[in-house]
Amino acid sequence: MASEHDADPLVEIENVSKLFDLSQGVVDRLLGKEPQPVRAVQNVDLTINRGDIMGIAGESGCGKTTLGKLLVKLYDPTEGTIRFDGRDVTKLSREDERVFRQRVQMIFQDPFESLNPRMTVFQSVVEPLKINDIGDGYRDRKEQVVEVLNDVGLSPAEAYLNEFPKELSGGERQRVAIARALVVNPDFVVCDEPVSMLDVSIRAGVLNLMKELQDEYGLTYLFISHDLSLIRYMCDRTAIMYLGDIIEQGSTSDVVTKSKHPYTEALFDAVPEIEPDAERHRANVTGEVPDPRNPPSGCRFHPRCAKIIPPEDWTGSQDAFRRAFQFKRRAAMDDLEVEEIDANEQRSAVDQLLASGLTLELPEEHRHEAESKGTVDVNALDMPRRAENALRSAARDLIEGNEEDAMEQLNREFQTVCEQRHPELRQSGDQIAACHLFESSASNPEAVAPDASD
Ligand SMILES: Nc1ncnc2c1ncn2[C@@H]1O[C@H](COP(=O)(O)OP(=O)(O)OP(=O)(O)O)[C@@H](O)[C@H]1O
Repeated sequence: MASEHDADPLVEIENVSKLFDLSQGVVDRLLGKEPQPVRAVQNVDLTINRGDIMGIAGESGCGKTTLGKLLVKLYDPTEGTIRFDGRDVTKLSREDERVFRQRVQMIFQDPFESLNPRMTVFQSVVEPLKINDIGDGYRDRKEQVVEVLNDVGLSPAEAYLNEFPKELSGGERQRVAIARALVVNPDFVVCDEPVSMLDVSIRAGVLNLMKELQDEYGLTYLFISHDLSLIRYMCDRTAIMYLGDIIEQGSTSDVVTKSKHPYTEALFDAVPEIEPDAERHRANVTGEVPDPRNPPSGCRFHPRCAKIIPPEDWTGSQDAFRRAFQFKRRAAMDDLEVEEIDANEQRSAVDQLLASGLTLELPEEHRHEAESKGTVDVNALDMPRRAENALRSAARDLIEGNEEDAMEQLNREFQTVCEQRHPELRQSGDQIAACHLFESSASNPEAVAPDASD
């Protein structure tokens, strides 16, 4: 692992975005809606140093695979620059591109899909040598194939040469895929969920092998995984992605133990410490990952964040603000249970709507003590009088069908910087994070890459 002092960048990603233009669906066309591109990767900055294992983590759909494919040039960026060993990969000559395709390899999640079922192990592994014109004839190439198969633990290699993928176990197939990537002696390997399709019992063996091969072949890795235990075990540095953004990065130990971003904290809180089978804590986040075609304003994580920032003049608790803000969001999405109001109940309609609308849909371990069965005791919340009055008045409007008045009131009363402004990436020592909470505490407030789109 390269230390801070001998940091030697191999891959430099600067302000890179990748948008996928989706053709309109029939319904959208009929409604005359503009097609919205998917912002799979958004203004990403990342440097990977020679000899490091960089991890990319985040929930499904956050753009990890797209970023990996950009780095091996399976996609071109819509914006921004990717430099490999100092050279812009979109401006390579034909010969430089050939060399790039040899030096940079990718290992995919599913070895069944990445290996041609009609090719033997020998044919699969020798193919990259032929394509790259490496080796001096059949005998020399066969020697190289045998050597790499032995290196990846398929030994004696001769026993595997004539096998087809379907005759191999999942672990053996992934080892063939690794051999196919390594036979051309690359410098940089992108590993996209390389063990997630494998039986749990053999994952550690494959990961340890990959670590050994890193030394032996002098590799730099990018490890993409949603599995944070794997990230913690394998990676020197880690970047966390959310809806196409890198929201935090730094040394893995800092990112795990001194998370600056509430999303990172929630992700790692949900990982069991030692026992992989121990009961998992679930994260203190509300809702699902939003549609990347229509990402939230400000900080993209704010609609789910446990630490959403109240306005400066807020006199109640942060928890109360979080609830009032969620009430506002639910009102905007027409998601409050106005229809469920029971006219026969003793409590007024407004009380009923507040009691259900101020609950947070959270895993049990994060629930407020005054919360049960989808309702909360509003009196037990530290809600300022003025805010409660605004909520009551908005609830009345909603019950009477005056959505516009309700939203005007809620929008005026429950404002947060998290919704209004995209946080800039700030650096503190070696750690970088994009969170308004971190903005005020960062010792080096030099903006790294403000998002120009918001
Ligand atoms: N070729 C494509 N065309 C259109 N949209 C795409 C394409 N590839 C990815 N996307 C979209 O881009 C976003 C990011 O996808 P990506 O596969 O990079 O995420 P991921 O974090 O790797 O997820 P997973 O772990 O599920 O593979 C998703 O919304 C996805 O639907």
